[in-house]
Amino acid sequence: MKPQTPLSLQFQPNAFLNNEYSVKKSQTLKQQHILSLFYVEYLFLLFRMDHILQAAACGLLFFFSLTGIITFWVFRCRKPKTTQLVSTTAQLPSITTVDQSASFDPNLKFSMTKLRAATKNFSPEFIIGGGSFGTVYKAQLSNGVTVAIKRLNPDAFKGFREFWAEMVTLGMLHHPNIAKIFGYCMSGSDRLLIYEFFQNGSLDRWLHLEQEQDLDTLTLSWGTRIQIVKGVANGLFFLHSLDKPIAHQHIESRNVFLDSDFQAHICDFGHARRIDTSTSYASTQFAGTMGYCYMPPEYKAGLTTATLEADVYSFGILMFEIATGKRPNLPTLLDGEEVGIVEWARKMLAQDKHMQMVDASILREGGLIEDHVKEYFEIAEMCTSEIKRKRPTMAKVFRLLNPIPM
Ligand SMILES: Nc1ncnc2c1ncn2[C@@H]1O[C@H](COP(=O)(O)OP(=O)(O)OP(=O)(O)O)[C@@H](O)[C@H]1O
Repeated sequence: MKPQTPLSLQFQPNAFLNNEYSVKKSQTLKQQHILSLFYVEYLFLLFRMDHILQAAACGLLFFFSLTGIITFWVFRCRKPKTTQLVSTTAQLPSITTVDQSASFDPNLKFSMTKLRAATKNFSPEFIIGGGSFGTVYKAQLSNGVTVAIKRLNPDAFKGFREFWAEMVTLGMLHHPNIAKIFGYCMSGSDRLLIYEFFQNGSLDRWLHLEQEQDLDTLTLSWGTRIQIVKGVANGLFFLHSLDKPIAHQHIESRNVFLDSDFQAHICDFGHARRIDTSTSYASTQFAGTMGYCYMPPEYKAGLTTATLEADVYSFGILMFEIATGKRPNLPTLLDGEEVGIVEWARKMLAQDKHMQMVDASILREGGLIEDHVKEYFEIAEMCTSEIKRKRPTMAKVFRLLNPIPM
């Protein structure tokens, strides 16, 4: 018999989530016990019969044994029906132990012990944020490098899928506008992703939240906003022009991080999909978690496949958000009517009111060149076209943005 790895050392995601091993094992033992009792009783009866009956009974016994053996093998060889946890960027690797860590950077080594020490056992004082999948900690490693550690909720079924999707996608990508992932660490049910730390946090925070607290010190200049837009465009252009293009599927201001020089870095690749270039869309289904206001009309109409054009649409919304400072999820009052950000922008641009669209805090700065503002909004308008194929590629967007100075 093949030696079995102890169950406690095997890491099979579905069993790990459902605790189905122990239930299955006890059921099999019970069935084996009933079957052996049946055979003992049958042999006992056989002894007490005459020759003709004995021959018939032997035939029956042979028939049932053969059927039993065949059924047993059919069931054994059949693949168990399980839910596919990662069907997108990669298959789940088979992990033979529950403790694992890896670094994508040769200069950095991780272990759960070291990360626990760096965060004083994940003490609340190190928390810098939290999302739907877990808590984010800021920590300094022993070599002085500051990192952001995303600790996924241990009970988050979806978090597990995100965990692998992020690692597999981000671990392979190297670009100045794509957030770096340094590595990951798993121990028992603890799953950590280790990212480069971004001094200025998320773009969303700069555009909206803290503006309310301190208007003057936390305003992004027009030049900085253009730099951010160009950075995101460059990152998306890179993703879309890979041999196997990647659709990010979650472009929004919360998923753009700013370093100490306000350079933009795209993060959150948990929903990213590889696109099949022969069909121009991903064969796997779009995860459906995109923020509603960044979602293109075709998704709202029911399209469920991930496309590059959807990223372009979300990018266009982000461009409006960055220049106007408006939250894209909130309606705007226009001629006494509440309208969404795209409709509002379209109507304003049709009336040549592009300067009135710009965030008031930028206008206070002065020195804005009207032609550049107009060009900027025209690009955003093209990206947010209702018709998918009328949207420009990210390569074209990048080219069009180039003449606008920072
Ligand atoms: N690499 C990082 N550098 C600096 N701050 C970070 C970093 N990663 C996350 N944060 C902080 O943690 C917060 C939560 O980040 P996280 O990516 O978990 O959630 P989210 O994107 O806001 O939500 P969700 O995961 O639901 O999409 C961010 O808003 C930011 O303030």
